[in-house]
Amino acid sequence: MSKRSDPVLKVPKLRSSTARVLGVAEDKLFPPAAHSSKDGDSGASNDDGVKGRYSSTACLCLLNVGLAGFIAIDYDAFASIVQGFGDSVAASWMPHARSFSFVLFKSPQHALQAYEQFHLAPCPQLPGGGRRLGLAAFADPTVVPNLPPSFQAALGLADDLQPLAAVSGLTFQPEFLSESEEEELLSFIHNLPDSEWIPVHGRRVVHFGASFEYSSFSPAHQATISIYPYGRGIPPHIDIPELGTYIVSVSLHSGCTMDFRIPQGEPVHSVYLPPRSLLALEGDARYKYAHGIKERASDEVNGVVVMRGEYRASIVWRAM
Ligand SMILES: O=C(O)CCC(=O)C(=O)O
Ligand SMILES: [Fe+2]
Repeated sequence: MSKRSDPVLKVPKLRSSTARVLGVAEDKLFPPAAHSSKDGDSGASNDDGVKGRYSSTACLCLLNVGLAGFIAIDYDAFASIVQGFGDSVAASWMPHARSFSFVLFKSPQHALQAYEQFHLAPCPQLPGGGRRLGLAAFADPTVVPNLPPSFQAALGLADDLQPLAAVSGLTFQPEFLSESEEEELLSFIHNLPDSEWIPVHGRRVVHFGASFEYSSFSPAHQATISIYPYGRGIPPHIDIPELGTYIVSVSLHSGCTMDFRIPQGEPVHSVYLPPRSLLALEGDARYKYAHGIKERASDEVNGVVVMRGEYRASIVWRAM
């Protein structure tokens, strides 16, 4: 076959059961190609056949990689498969009790490259030995109900992520940082000398003293940079009162759920913090509620499982 010049995925059709499980009309998953195929596909389809060419998509479905089913795997194995796709991955998602999962790439070209490299390639993380990965294009992740926030953020749809009205004094803003600002901060963080880092219960931190100032946050006089390796968190705590009235933080590289709870009180209020989001605490959120991040491989958000990334970094500013 001659080399294709246009980056369009030609993909096997997902089983109709997958569309049913997702609660999505099949034709939504597979919009017909804008142009006809010259590769001999008729455009006719059956459940396992190839149906012409589809619009390019940045999202691949991992057809045989899921938490359920006869070759079910766990989150760690999923994370390792996703890591194998490299840094062209924008978000990944392993829904609860399903035998498939999704990876959203930074562009349709990245998805195509991953498809060509990994579809039907042996996948050592799958149990039984010698199994191959089954991939398919997933035309439009925006049609999935309860799309995980990491996907929403990656797709630029995060506007309707709600701040926690229940916790007074809590302000949350998704996509506060641009991707290039996030990159700049991460390269600053990764260039800090090893000697600056202090290990603290599974994470590591660098403190900047009262003289530290950052142009956008002039009232803040103290900052802490933390790196949480995959799955790590921080126990519930209220920052000491001496650290001032406001606490402002940003999340970098990966998201996590932060829980807020009035000590001894119920209930727990959780907010998912996607990468590049901003969180500001004052009033009750600052002084009455303890905040913490559970140690776990994934977070459940709106009923779906969102994997944690390889690490999460945060910067917390506090005025003294
Ligand atoms: O990593 C975070 O977002 C929160 C860290 C935190 O609560 C703290 O350093 O006091
Ligand atoms: Fe804190």
